[in-house]
Amino acid sequence: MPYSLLSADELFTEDDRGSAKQKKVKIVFVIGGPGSGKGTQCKRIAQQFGYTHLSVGEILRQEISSGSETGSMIQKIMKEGKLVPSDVTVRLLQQAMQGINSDKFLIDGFPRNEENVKAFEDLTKMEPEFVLYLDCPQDEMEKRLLSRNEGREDDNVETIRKRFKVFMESTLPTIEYYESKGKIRKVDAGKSVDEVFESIKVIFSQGKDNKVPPSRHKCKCLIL
Ligand SMILES: Nc1ncnc2c1ncn2[C@@H]1O[C@H](COP(=O)(O)OP(=O)(O)O)[C@@H](O)[C@H]1O
Ligand SMILES: Nc1ccn([C@@H]2O[C@H](COP(=O)(O)OP(=O)(O)O)[C@@H](O)[C@H]2O)c(=O)n1
Ligand SMILES: [Mg+2]
Repeated sequence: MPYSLLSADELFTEDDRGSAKQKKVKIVFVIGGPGSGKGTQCKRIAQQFGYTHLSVGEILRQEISSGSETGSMIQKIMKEGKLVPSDVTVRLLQQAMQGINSDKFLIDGFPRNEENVKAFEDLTKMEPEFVLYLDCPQDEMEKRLLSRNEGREDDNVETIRKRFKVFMESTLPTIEYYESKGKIRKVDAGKSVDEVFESIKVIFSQGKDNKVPPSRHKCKCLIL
């Protein structure tokens, strides 16, 4: 069944439309293997640089919790370490964005494959400002996931190995795609949380408009 998705124009608020002023929405995608530290670092980035953090994995888990039919379909796919069809993922992501009045989104765990990229580009007509890639050795990611303790059904050795395979086969090509557009900002994510954040800070401090005055340093993490 085709889902109805709103375009970039439709992300404008009523006020913006009324005053004929366009709301320029800035998007940063955060990708990396499972356990590379996306969620951990996104919380810090959101707090320090004033972004709204949206975790696509969390959005999908919320749909599972809602008890909907779509949710049970998502649950089966996630348990197997596979990827949810992009029309479903992008629709839920866009609904989440529309419900938040923010001009800076940090989208964690997206895109995961070329289909995700295409669905996002086709349906929103938006592109990320840049893509943060957390590059982490696989043995370190596995160690982290096995001690994450969030009760996730997909954090077991068997599913973790499948998720690594999906990352190599499906997500790495999206990194190459953004590399060819000069949009990849890669950091060594195998270090301590503080060290990784130091490298990330350099990247986010490069754009002048990314700097948030101290009085506006409030956490906008709506999905933690
Ligand atoms: N740099 C790091 N060093 C050690 N442990 C980390 C680091 N970054 C995150 N962790 C821990 O590893 C686990 C996975 O991190 P998380 O941010 O959930 O990764 P992702 O969202 O990429 O799967 C969590 O338990 C987190 O506390
Ligand atoms: N863009 C996305 C993001 C997540 N997912 C699904 O959600 C699962 C968990 O994603 P996540 O981002 O929370 O996982 P981590 O990389 O944070 O461990 C993935 O293994 C996929 O099954 C997806 O299908 N498409
Ligand atoms: Mg995560």
